[in-house]
Formats: sequence, C-alpha cells, structure tokens
Amino acid sequence: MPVTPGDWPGRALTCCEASANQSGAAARRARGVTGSRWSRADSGRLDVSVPSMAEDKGKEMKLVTCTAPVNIAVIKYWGKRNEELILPINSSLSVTLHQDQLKSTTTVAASRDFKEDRIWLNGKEENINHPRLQSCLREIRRLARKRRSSGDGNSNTLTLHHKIHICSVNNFPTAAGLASSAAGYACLVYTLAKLHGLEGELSEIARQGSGSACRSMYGGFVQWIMGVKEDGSDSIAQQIEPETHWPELCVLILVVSAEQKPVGSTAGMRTSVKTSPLLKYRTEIVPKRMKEMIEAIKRQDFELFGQLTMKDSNQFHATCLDTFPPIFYLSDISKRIINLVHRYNSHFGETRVVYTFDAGPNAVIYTRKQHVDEFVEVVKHYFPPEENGEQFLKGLPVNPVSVSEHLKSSIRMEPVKAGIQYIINTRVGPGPQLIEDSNLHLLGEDGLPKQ
Ligand SMILES: Nc1ncnc2c1ncn2[C@@H]1O[C@H](COP(=O)(O)OP(=O)(O)OP(=O)(O)O)[C@@H](O)[C@H]1O
Ligand SMILES: C[C@@](O)(CCOP(=O)(O)OP(=O)(O)O)CC(=O)O
Repeated sequence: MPVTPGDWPGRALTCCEASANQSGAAARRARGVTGSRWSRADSGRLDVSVPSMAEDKGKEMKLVTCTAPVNIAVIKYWGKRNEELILPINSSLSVTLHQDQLKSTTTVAASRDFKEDRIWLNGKEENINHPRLQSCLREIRRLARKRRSSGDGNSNTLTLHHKIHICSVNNFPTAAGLASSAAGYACLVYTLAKLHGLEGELSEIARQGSGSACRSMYGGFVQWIMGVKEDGSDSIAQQIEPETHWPELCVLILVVSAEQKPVGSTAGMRTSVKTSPLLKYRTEIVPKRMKEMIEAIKRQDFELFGQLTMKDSNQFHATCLDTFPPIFYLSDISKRIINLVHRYNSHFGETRVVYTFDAGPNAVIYTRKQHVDEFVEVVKHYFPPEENGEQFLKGLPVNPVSVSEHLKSSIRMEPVKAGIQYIINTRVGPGPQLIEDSNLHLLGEDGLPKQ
C-alpha cells in the first residue's frame, strides 16, 4: 500500500466505545449487502450510546475502534515448534514503536442483522476464512463464553451471538517487513476483546494470528516467553518496562524498499527449522542473550543493548543464509547501512547507533536523542534522496546539522543516490488504544466500510 504524506501526522487517542442504533433503513441496507461492494451511509451522524438489554431486542449495532502498534524485535523470533498454535522455538524481545507514526486501526461492528462475518483490509474485502483470522475469532469467542459462564468481568452477551464486520487499515506498507501482521493481529484481538467486554491476558490469542503480534499487545519493552506447555497457555508476552522507561531511546526506520517481500516470515522460518543447523545452535544461545538484554534495558545500558541487538540481527540473517535453499532478506543497500553504522561507531569509539533487520531489507536503527540529527544527516549524505522524490523524512522532526569532514573521511563510502526511499523518525510507544471519537470508526452506520 503506498504511504501518503497525509498518513504521517499522528494523533493522540483515548478510550471509549460506541454503539450505533441503526435506523430501519440502515438495518435493511446492511441486510441487503452482498459481495464486496462498498456503500456509504447516507445519513450522517452516529447515535452513540452504550447498548442496554432492551435495545438488544431492537436493531442494534455495536461498534468498537482501536489502534495497535508495530514492534521491532531486538532478539528475534524465528522458528516454530508448533505451526498451528504458533509456538516458537525460542523466546524473543522487542521494542514497541509509537502509534503517532505507525499503527493499524481496526473497527469491529456486531449486529444481529449481519448475515456472515466479513473483513476488509486496506480497502479490499479479504477472505474471512483465513485460518489465522478464524483462530483469533474462535479463541476470543471461546474466552467470552468462558468469562460469561464463570460470571467474570463484564463480558457482553449481546455480541456473542452476532456476526461481525471487521475493517482494518495500516498507515504504512503491508507485508513489506515492517511488522504489519504484528500490529494488524494485535489490533484485531484487542478490538474484538473490547467488543466482548474482555480484559486481561490476550497475548496468547494474538499469538495465534501471527507470532510477533503477541508482543504488540503491550507498550515499551516486551518479551515473548516461549513457554513449554503443549497447549501454548504459557507462551505469552510480558512487558519488561513501560514506554516511559528509556526516554532518550529513539528509532529511525530506513525504508529501502516498501515492496512485498519474496519469502514471507511464516514460510521462511518453516524452511529454516527443517534445514538450518545454525538455527538449532541459536536456540542454545538465545536464553543467555535474553537475560543480558533484559538487564541492558533495565539499566539503560546502550552499549550492551546495541551490541546484543546487532549480533542477534546478524545471527538471524546468518540463519537465513544457512537455510536451504538460502533466504536473502538483506539487499546491497542493507549491507551498506550495516557498514555505515559500524564505521560511524568506530569513528567515535563507542556504540552510538545500532541496526536490526527483520525479514526484509529495511533497517531499524536504535539510537539516543543526542545522535539523531547527526546520524540522519550522515544517512542523507551517503544515500542522497532523489530530487522530486517523496518526502524523505517522515515522523518526528529532525534539526539540520552539518557532518564534519573528519567524520566523512573516517566513513569513506561512495554515496548511493536514492538507496534509501525515506526515513521514519519515531520513538518507543504504548500498547493498543481504544478510540473515543466515533467519527473515526472505519465502518459506517450500515456496517460497511466508509469510503
Ligand atoms: N491491519 C491488519 N489487520 C489484519 N491482518 C493484517 C493487517 N495487516 C496485515 N495483516 C495480515 O498480515 C499479513 C502480512 O504479514 P507478513 O508477515 O507477510 O508481513 P509483515 O508483517 O509486514 O512483515 P514481517 O512480519 O516480516 O515484519 C497480511 O497479508 C495480512 O494477512
Ligand atoms: C523476522 C521477524 O520479524 C519474524 C516475525 O515473524 P511473524 O510473526 O511475522 O511470523 P508468523 O508467526 O509466522 O506470523 C522477527 C520477530 O519479529 O521477532
């Protein structure tokens, strides 16, 4: 999906939920809906009210909208021991990115007038029978029934019997190695939980949409504990520190390519599990790395955090190369970025910037506030943006500074024009949010995507 400049300015969001009482006409429209045709509610205002049991007997549609963040692992998850339940072969750890820059937004509507469950993703109707989507829907409904029968919480009986419509958008490229599945499934599970009035541990369900999604259920610094139980009930995410813990930590995403990647994470890790001896060795190394990484984060030790992050990214990509046939996620530009980071750090004799790469060529750079301006300038110098290209710097503002000749002579690299398409400047952020403003629902009064 192309990213339009209008996607970038962020908005702080708060909580609430809304239900729309449909007019008879709107309800009839929803009943008559077929195929993937989009139509727009012709009468404007949504009547926002919390449904009561009396209203339940009438034509009632309950709408909930939430957002969820992307997370980028510093200790990577790669490989499953159970494909169906999505149970990993090692624990992993990530940083949740701020939703002012990158987020999924999902609206779920429940109505007795809906004939079937449906989903629209980034403006296009998708198959609701996708097994991972079905796992999330099934598990949320199971949890809602369980909570209801145990009289726990305020689980909402109204919505349990109704079919639902789901509409979701990402404000960044989907399936391009920017963790859209993590934000997307976390958002879906969180929104469904709000619809059913469910609180508490939900990462076990998000995990069944996409493994890395369980970590997007929390803000700040998050570990996914691999667990040992066969039913996966102990394979859950846990927050290590909240988003406020390390205020100097900054994140730059260097987008090399926003194209869909040739080998998806699911297929890639499946082949690695079958063929890579290095991946087996990795499972022995990760437990110690996890401990050290948690310590580094707690102590705000950037040197250790950085060394572990880069080594873990490199080992993940070495595992991909050790897979047979090999998987290449890093491009020549990615490798140049790796060299640039090492030369930059060695010029200063300390770790100032660190890289990590997921299943794609885009670099995620972790650094501290005091180095952002200079490093962005260095990136611009070695990867000069295309004139008339799209806006190069998105997200948080950066102050222009000059790069010293001394630094340039240490780095000594040939600039590559337009090697990097754009940079997203962001920071550590909170977990999923419920949206208060009913104007922001992605589904209209008729239960169909607004155009
Ligand atoms: N907002 C969303 N709501 C529901 N599902 C989504 C959403 N966004 C993405 N997905 C699902 O995730 C899939 C993309 O996942 P994929 O792993 O291929 O890419 P990625 O998550 O962007 O990259 P990576 O996991 O390697 O960082 C989509 O095809 C779709 O099925
Ligand atoms: C390289 C990674 O980003 C892999 C993410 O894999 P996914 O979570 O997308 O895979 P599935 O569980 O099959 O959906 C590393 C990470 O995020 O830890």
